[in-house]
Amino acid sequence: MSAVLSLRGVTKRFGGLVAVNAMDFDVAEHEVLGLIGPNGSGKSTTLNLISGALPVTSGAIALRGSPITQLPAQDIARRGIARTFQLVRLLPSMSVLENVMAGAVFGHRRRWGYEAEAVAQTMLEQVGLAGRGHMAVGQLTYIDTKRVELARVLAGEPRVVLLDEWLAGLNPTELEEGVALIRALRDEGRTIILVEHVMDAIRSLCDRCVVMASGTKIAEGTPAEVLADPEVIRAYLGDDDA
Ligand SMILES: Nc1ncnc2c1ncn2[C@@H]1O[C@H](COP(=O)(O)OP(=O)(O)OP(=O)(O)O)[C@@H](O)[C@H]1O
Repeated sequence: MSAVLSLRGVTKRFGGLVAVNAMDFDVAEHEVLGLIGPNGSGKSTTLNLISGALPVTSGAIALRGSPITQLPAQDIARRGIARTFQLVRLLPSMSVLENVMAGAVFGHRRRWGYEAEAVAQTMLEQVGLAGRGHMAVGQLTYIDTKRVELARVLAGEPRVVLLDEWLAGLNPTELEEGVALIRALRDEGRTIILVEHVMDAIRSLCDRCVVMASGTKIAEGTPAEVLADPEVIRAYLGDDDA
């Protein structure tokens, strides 16, 4: 497997708490990797370490073999790792189109002006928001703000997409639309790390899963393999002492 992204011994401490403990995993080109685990197991922190939102305490992260550990977040974005956030982050004073153009301007490919606008329009179409670029982000429904955030990420033409609970908070109809959207990205051959609690989505979207509990990797394999693993089941049931 030629790794696009690799983590080796990646550890994050918050004071006395080891939130991420010696994580090792690789993500291959065109792979959808699910990073799963119970609440508080260190998934978002791991994404924050990969995207440079938080500094790593120890260990190494590489993008196509080049170290990115300790680089500032904007440099990591420039190199091609883009992410969504658990709480959608858009610029409220800017239109839908301008928010997506910001992704093109500050992303991996750095497009400007007309080119940035053209990429942004294409991505708005891809996420199902064609013709809504002029709207204020405050006018959008919740799922549409999520679509805008996804379009912004894609507009940067990233090599790796990090989705932090992108499906959280959607109603059942929206969830179907959201899963279809991520499946379309998967079918395009994008490389994705998906932090997610929705098990049906994990089963249908992920090639492989890494399971975390209390900051540590406890299992790795196909969704079917890891979800049948007794240690994973124990971790989800909160029965760590069993
Ligand atoms: N900035 C921070 N300062 C101190 N502790 C933190 C910080 N961020 C996260 N933690 C702690 O690190 C641990 C891992 O949290 P994290 O948010 O990464 O888990 P998670 O698996 O993403 O959880 P969830 O599924 O609930 O989002 C938790 O104990 C959390 O309280």
